[in-house]
Amino acid sequence: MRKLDTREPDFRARLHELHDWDANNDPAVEDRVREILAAVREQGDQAVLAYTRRFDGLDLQEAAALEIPPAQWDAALASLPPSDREALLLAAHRVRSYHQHQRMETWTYTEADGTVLGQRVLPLSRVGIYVPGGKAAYPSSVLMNAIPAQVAGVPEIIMTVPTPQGQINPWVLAAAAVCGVSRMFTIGGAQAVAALAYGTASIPAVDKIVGPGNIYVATAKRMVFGRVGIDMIAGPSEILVISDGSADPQWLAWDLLSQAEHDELAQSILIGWDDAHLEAVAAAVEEALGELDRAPIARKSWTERGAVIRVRDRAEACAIANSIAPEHLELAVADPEDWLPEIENAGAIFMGIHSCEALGDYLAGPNHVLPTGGSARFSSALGVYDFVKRSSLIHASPAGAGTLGAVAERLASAEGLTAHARSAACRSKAHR
Ligand SMILES: NC(=O)c1ccc[n+]([C@@H]2O[C@H](COP(=O)([O-])OP(=O)(O)OC[C@H]3O[C@@H](n4cnc5c(N)ncnc54)[C@H](O)[C@@H]3O)[C@@H](O)[C@H]2O)c1
Ligand SMILES: N[C@H](CO)Cc1c[nH]c[nH+]1
Ligand SMILES: [Zn+2]
Repeated sequence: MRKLDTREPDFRARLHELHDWDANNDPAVEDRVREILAAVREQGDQAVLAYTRRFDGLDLQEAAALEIPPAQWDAALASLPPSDREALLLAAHRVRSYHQHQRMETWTYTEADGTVLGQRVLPLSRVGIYVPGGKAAYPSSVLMNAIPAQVAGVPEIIMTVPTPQGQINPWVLAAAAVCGVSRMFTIGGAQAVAALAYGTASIPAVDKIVGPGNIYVATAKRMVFGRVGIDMIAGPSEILVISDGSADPQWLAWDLLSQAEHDELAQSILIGWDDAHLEAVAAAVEEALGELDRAPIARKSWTERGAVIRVRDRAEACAIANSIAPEHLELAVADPEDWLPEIENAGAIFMGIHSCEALGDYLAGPNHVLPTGGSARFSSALGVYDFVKRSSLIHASPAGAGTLGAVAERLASAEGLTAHARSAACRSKAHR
């Protein structure tokens, strides 16, 4: 873990080094992903089968076996112990309730001359949801991806999830059974993104691909953008904790490790001004590392990408957090509402010492698919609005076309666009 201090002369350079490394722009990864995308585009299912064998150790003989049928999801849901099923259903219910607040409606208004203007909102026809599954299984990501799509009214939700060595997680299947997934394919990585973008004989092409994933998934999504829509860059997880020293160091250690354990490329950062407290948290992290099932992953992440930043005051803490624009920001402070106005860039803000990031990962309600790599400067949490398209509506009345047409004619002439000018002029003349 790196230790930075704003009082040191090389602080700016070291901070830059810490967050300028762009997990979404690694040339070696880009080359590999480009090759995978091209192979799937040209060879379809055969390439998907070959990459699934190579990267997930799953040797399927025919493309039909790539699909996991709904009967299997239902069976998984039925076989969950009742308390587990209740936990899953409670999470689904809370995530659905939250996302219902995000519904977008069609609207219109009528001007004095009878011209009607508006915006029509329709769901996308078919979306692809990527559920990660390489290093851990993510039933929560099934809910977070599918529920907003379902709330938006998307009729076809195509899910992909890698199943390394053919190990299918029953929670993942059960989650799909409760949130409106239409079809599920046992594929992952860049090959899954390619299959959803281009379509193969057995996997349908979609209009938009959403969902989190590792660097291969995030890079593939970025590269197919344009051919299909994507939600955002939701790559390796990140957490930035600002602490005023009021929280138990042990609590904060678990919070920092909760993201480090996702991926060696995940990033956990602690910011504060109380030297003794910062040291206590760092020591608690070292101790807690030994207790993790996924200790090697978390240790690599914390050692190579983690940081403790000692600042002079709250203003410096906020400025640094805003420049990093983390996926998750925890305000582990006594008065989080007072801090909020100073925070500009963060995918999700966890306010106060009781709001640990893990609550947001599973069931607080807001979406856990969030922008990473600094993209919270311009991207937002996955939501219902990612699953709709908006068409502008223009219904000119004769009188409206009369007045607007004359002005449009002048503007078109100024641009030297004759057909535009004539098109507008014939409407305005018709009304005179
Ligand atoms: N930002 C978010 O909203 C969010 C949410 C949940 C999870 N995450 C992140 O999602 C990621 C999940 O990663 P994961 O690895 O567990 O699952 P994953 O499904 O994202 O990736 C697994 C796939 O990566 C591909 N892959 C692995 N190594 C490869 C290689 N060397 N070459 C080519 N392809 C390769 C394989 O195809 C494999 O199927 C983590 O980084 C986690 O932090 C992010
Ligand atoms: N923290 C992840 C987003 O970066 C989401 C998640 C799912 N399960 C556990 N965590
Ligand atoms: Zn998490």
